Amino acid sequence: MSTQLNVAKFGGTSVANYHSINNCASIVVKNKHTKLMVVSAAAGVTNHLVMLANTALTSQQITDVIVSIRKIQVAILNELKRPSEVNDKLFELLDELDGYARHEEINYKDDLKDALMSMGERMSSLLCAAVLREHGVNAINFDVRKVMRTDDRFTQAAPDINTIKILSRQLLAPELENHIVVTQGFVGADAQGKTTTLGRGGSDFSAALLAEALGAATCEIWTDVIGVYTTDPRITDKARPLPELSFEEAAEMATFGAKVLHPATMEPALRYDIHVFVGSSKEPDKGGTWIKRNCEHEPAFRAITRRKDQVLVTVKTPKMMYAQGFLERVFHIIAKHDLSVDLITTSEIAVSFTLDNPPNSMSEKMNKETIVELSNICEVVIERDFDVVTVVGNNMHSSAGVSSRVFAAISDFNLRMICFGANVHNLSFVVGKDDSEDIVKTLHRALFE
Ligand SMILES: Nc1ncnc2c1ncn2[C@@H]1O[C@H](COP(=O)(O)OP(=O)(O)O)[C@@H](O)[C@H]1O
Ligand SMILES: N[C@@H](CC(=O)OP(=O)(O)O)C(=O)O
Repeated sequence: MSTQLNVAKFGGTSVANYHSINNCASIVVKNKHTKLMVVSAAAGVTNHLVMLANTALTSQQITDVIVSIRKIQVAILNELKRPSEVNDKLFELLDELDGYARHEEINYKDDLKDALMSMGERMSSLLCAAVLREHGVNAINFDVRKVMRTDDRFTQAAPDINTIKILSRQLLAPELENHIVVTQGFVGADAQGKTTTLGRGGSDFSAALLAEALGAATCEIWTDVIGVYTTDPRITDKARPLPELSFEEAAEMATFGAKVLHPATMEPALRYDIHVFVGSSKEPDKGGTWIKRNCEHEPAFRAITRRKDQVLVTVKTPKMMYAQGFLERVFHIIAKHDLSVDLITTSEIAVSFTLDNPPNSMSEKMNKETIVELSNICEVVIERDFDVVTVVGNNMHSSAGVSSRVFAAISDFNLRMICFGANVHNLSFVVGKDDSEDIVKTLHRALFE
């Protein structure tokens, strides 16, 4: 494959309607190294699909949700210059979606949920390829399930990197010789060919995995903001785009709530040294953020992130004499339920940790099951309504004055838990959800304005 290959990923906001998809097509056409376009579902569609997958709805409610999805897709179809090219296929996909949504076991079986959840990307890739062809490009829609091999942990499947590499080189690379290929982010398939998904926001990860598999030089993440900012620009208009970021900083920001990137995106980029660009598909000429191994500057403070909807779990065993092995048992249960714990404080007989509990995610069920099991071995206290605020930077452990500047800025706020990350890139706080926005603004003023 060309060593200059570029993989361009377009998020849900970028493919929300015909006009936005046209902007994406112009971006693809402009860069002769872009051979692979990875797309998400049109904005809003995956949330509708999650609702169908996770909620017990009446037949009429199911119809209403499906009508909302249809409206989004048909609005794009109707603006195409040659709608008849994809009309039948789109309605076939909408029928397939309808079938999953009305399946009597849809709320109980994760494999069915994933088949349903994949429909957003399958429809948007069909429509995006059609728009690209209007730009005079020989574009095809490629079913990513042929190459994106994962395990069978439905709803949050893990990629099988070696198989993805082999399959991509066999089946996808030859298509890139003569076409611009449009494929689905977020979606994969297990060894039996059953549809899987990589977890919410997983299209960035898909793009990076395919970039790695194909030996691409660059991977562009096109979204609705002109790069990765010092903090979420929705929180403060003082946030500013960062020209560069290291892989580690970007991974840390993503893990701790910068929704602009999926947390796993940096893993393939780091392994294969793929430079990742983040920019706005609405304003491609405004530049963006380059994420790479080494940055020119490594400032102590790079950005502030917020992760919402955190549950704080404290587990205690009063039996000091049995304390040995207690942590092991707690973590065995957490691992069994596939939960990742990011923030943790421990004492000999108690452990507090945070669990993610975002709406429209699959984690709520896992959290409940974990808590029931933990209750069998110890006392469990659950506290809700927390957010995690994280300062991301460099050498935060060793630089003099770093923590004092941070703590001085937010001394008036109640911090429920404070954690220096196990690496040198973060300092995190568990705070009440009503305080988190003010804390981010206050920290931003103190560290960046
Ligand atoms: N540090 C940050 N820099 C830029 N955007 C951020 C940051 N933190 C959160 N965001 C949010 O991420 C959003 C883009 O992510 P997302 O909605 O998932 O995009 P897409 O639909 O392109 O995948 C932005 O609109 C912005 O509000
Ligand atoms: N459509 C999926 C996957 C994804 O990554 O979407 P986006 O690129 O719009 O965040 C989701 O909403 O989770």
